[in-house]
Amino acid sequence: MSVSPSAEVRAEAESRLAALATPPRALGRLGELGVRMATLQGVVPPRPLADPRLVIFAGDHGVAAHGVSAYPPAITGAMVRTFLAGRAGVSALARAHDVAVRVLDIGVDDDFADLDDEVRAALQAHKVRRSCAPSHLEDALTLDELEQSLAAGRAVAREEIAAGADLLISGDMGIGNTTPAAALVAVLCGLPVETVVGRGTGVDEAGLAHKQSVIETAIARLGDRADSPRDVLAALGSADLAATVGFVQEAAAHRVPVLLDGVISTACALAAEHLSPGCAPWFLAGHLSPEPAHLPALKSLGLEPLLDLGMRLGEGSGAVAAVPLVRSAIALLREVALLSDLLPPDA
Ligand SMILES: Cc1cc2ncn([C@H]3O[C@H](COP(=O)(O)O)[C@@H](O)[C@H]3O)c2cc1C
Ligand SMILES: O=C(O)c1cccnc1
Repeated sequence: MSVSPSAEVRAEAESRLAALATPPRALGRLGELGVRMATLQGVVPPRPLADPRLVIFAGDHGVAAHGVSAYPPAITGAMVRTFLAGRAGVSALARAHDVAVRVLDIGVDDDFADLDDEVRAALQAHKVRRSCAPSHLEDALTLDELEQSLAAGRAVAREEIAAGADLLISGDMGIGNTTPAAALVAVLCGLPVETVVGRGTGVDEAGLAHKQSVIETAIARLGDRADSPRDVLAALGSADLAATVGFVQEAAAHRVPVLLDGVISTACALAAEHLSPGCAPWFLAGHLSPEPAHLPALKSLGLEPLLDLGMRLGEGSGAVAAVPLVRSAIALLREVALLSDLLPPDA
């Protein structure tokens, strides 16, 4: 259960923004973001970000063996090793912006036997299974696996919060994962598949048409279970996506703001809101991905993305790129003088 952010703190933060030594609304959306952070933290002015943390939930997808991605599934495990080496796209951004990175193998089709025992144990501490079933042929997960995945994500959020996280970011790694993301958005927003299916890593025209038909078949298999968010997530999702759902759900329940990334992260946030309504006020949108499912998912959550840079990487990269904006917004609300302090009382 998520508690709503305080309306009183929001009003207080809005008053402070209006009283700053700037013309009205001159800080635009940065001003609004500062108000949002104050509201979510429950304090005016907001505290500087002390410990933003990214968790990358990695997993493979049965559909990836069926022509929905421009890349082979073996890339998932290879990229997990790249995160561990600090050499992925998001690794560079996270170093630049002081964001801690943790990568977890929730459902990668790899046993990582080559890794050092300690590294491997940490990586697989919350592993649910290897890959998942192709959702156009059978449910991706059993309901037991779904519960295990949700619980894994919730446990990870609690671990990160107990360790001091004051902003949580979820990252994704899993070849084929734009397929379940689009499927979830289509069902949860009630949109035709052709309006939400995208090229992901860059499938060609024929690949796109095939991806659409895979998603349509998977949704047709759902039948009358489309009204149950748990069934939707088990049938169309995956262990790594369900863990992400649990992660953002638990962050909201603990009143820790979540900065969302691209289409995968946002599809999971949408599923979290359907599973436990009231999470969405704790979410912020880092950026807008060109994947067509992203915008409707953000709109359905009532979120406006901070950045629109054409990024379509995933990994949490678009959210991490937006962290400096969050820091800027907080600094403005904390450090700018009040107009009333500038002038003598009788001016
Ligand atoms: C080298 C490489 C690094 C990535 N980092 C994130 N993704 C992203 O792209 C994939 C989703 O796109 P699709 O559904 O088309 O497979 C996921 O692995 C996602 O994390 C990557 C993909 C590749 C190839
Ligand atoms: O929107 C995203 O995050 C995204 C888009 C394409 C591929 N991987 C991730």
